[in-house]
Amino acid sequence: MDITYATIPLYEQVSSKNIVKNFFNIVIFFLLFSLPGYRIVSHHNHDTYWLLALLCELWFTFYWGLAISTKWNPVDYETYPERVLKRVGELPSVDMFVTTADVVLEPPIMTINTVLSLLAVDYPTHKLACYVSDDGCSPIILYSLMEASKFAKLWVPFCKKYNVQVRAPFRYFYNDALAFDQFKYSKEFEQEWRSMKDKYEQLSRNIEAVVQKSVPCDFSGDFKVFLNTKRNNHPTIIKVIWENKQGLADELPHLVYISREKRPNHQHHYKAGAMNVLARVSGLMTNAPFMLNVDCDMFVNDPKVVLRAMCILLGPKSEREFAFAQFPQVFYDRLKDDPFGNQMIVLFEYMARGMAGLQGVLYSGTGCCHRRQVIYGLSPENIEIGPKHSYNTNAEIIKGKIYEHEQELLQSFGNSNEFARAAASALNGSKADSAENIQKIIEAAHEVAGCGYENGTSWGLKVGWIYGSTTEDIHTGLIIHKKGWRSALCTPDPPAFLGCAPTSGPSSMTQQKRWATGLLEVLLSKNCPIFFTMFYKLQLRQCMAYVWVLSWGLRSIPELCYALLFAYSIFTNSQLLPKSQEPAFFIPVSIFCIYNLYTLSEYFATGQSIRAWWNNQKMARITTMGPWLLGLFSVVLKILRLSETVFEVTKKDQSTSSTEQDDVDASRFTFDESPVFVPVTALLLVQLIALATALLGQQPPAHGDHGSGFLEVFGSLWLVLCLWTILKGLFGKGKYGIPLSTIFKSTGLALLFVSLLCR
Ligand SMILES: O=c1ccn([C@@H]2O[C@H](COP(=O)(O)OP(=O)(O)O[C@H]3O[C@H](CO)[C@@H](O)[C@H](O)[C@H]3O)[C@@H](O)[C@H]2O)c(=O)[nH]1
Ligand SMILES: [Mn+2]
Repeated sequence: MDITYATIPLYEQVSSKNIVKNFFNIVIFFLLFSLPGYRIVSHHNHDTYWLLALLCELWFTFYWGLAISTKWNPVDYETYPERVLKRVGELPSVDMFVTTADVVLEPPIMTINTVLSLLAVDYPTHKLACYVSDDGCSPIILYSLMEASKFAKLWVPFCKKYNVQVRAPFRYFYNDALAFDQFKYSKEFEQEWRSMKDKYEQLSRNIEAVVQKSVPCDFSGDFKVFLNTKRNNHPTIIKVIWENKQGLADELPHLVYISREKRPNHQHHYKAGAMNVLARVSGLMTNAPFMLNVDCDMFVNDPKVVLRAMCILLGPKSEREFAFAQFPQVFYDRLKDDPFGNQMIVLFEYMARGMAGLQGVLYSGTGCCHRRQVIYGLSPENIEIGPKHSYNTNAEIIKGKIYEHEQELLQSFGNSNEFARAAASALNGSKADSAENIQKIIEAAHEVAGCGYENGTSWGLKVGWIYGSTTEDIHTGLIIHKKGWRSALCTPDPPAFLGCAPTSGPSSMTQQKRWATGLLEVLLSKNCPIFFTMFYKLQLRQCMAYVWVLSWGLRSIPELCYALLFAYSIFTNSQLLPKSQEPAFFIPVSIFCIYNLYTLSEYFATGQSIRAWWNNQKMARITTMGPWLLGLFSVVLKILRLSETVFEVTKKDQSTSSTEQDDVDASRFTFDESPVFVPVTALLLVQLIALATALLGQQPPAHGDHGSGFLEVFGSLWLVLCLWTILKGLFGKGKYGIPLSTIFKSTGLALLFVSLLCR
């Protein structure tokens, strides 16, 4: 350890508080609040719809309040990876997890690139191990990994020798021009580069060939185990593809393939279940104190990621404070102007940073480095400061004292003595005593990856990734924050990880529906953040931020109601908003103007265009009242025990667009038979009928001067503009059109609504 470095910080918290922004936040809040205020004081109407409008507006105000509290003081963390090596005597080991679940939706070449980029990170390789969980139980993945590991033996040294920035080969070789520039300087580089490129192309062809055949080989040798397996019915398959037997610093990290046991009558808990198996198998094999996890499409874009995570997680203060370091989700090959509104740039910029300024950013499932002790259930108050730390000579040892007796350990962690021992040593913070020979413990590993292993244990309840929600990430992070841990957001530039955003209408909708479902499952469970603030250590404003996120599904109801109220007021010729003669007229008008300018400024501030803003406004309406509404339904069905919620994997496309026309085509919204399009289409039809009624002068006479007026028509018109994508879909052909069956259902719903009102 270098003395001069002992006092230099490894990270710094940077605040990006914006006073002007906060001022407008408050202005909007008061304006929002004055609208229900107006409704209460103006006595001319006491109809039910007036009350309904009041409730919706109170909700909007409340929800805006949650948002401001969350966004008030955004921070993020600047890390200094070059210092960490000098600061700590010895770096800790890190287990890296990749999950994949379906070779069709998640092309193996993508998974392989993610794995290669992980194997090549700048970190002592004998301290790393990479575990790939395959929930699809596909021999193609195993085959691809085996091929990739051969390629990695050349690729990793190449990357390190030339300090390659992007270590996922498909991205590195994507733009040859960058390399050509360097050829001038080094003939040797040119040769190696060309040979590397050839080898990568060969690797992709081999994998592609196998994907085409769909069966890689004759089920012999390593592949025999796949004989007669089905996705949802097969024994555990674990293969150590590469083992750095001597623990040499210049060898490749260990690479292990895991397909956990699945049986038809056993719940497998989707990704959370897969993560828990990864935690256990790695616990037996390498037992690193830190675990970095990524989705199969999220390759490493900054080779210093692990060092960066260590900047945050090491050091005596951090060890008592930070449970995990989260990198934001950023997407590559982003479609221009975010046509599907799913790039989440503004969301990460303001909400994630805002939470980082409270108790800590959410765990968002990928690009996150966890402390194994915390995943095993350690709370800050169970920390015992021991003598010197094994991996960090500068810090004292953190001892997790939560289990006194071996019996308790077995009960919580399951009936494997080997695993209990490993878990105890992880909790004690003793040096990751990785098994002498990982092949030897394969047997124990099979046991802990079995589908019955978790029965009666704390896995998924108190230990590991938490079950019961299709957004296992937010759920697990919440349980961690509840114990009083903090978390840090790390946003290096260029981004640490890059992944795929859904590239079609339906897959985007499916993802949104799953999120709304999973979030609401948490809100309505016993793990509701409100209880955690009342009885545990979740901070109040952190709780408010969680409620903001977790109620996405709930938002569909007030939004839909309010949208329908505009149509209702036109149909019945009754007043919803103040008239232009009333002083209160300025309230909705200024909310509309200020809110839109405010959100627009967020897009400009993050370097996006006005188009991107408008696309996101449109998609926000469609998402809230389409997939989020269905997400709400699926949670209701789950509560009524009529059906279970499922994790539908998002399709990941590597964009192949080469021309401008391709881009235009890719940006066009596509539809399918999914019910998510029914409510929004019905809503659009209702608004159209309402507008037609107003235009044709078919409204009934108003009561006194309390009829509908300019604002009601304007609101309805604005909604039609927001639902323009759907309107185009009504007339589109093929996948660009809304299927007839959906149109029928929506028309039925719309007519039902209209006829009920016009009785
Ligand atoms: O049964 C399953 C289902 C999914 N996965 C994996 O989970 C990851 C995320 O799935 P994806 O379909 O890409 O979902 P996204 O909506 O893109 O994922 C976001 O939202 C999820 C929670 O809904 C988080 O788990 C993810 O980390 C986060 O990126 C992928 O690697 C999958 O292979 C499994 O391992 N097993
Ligand atoms: Mn994904």
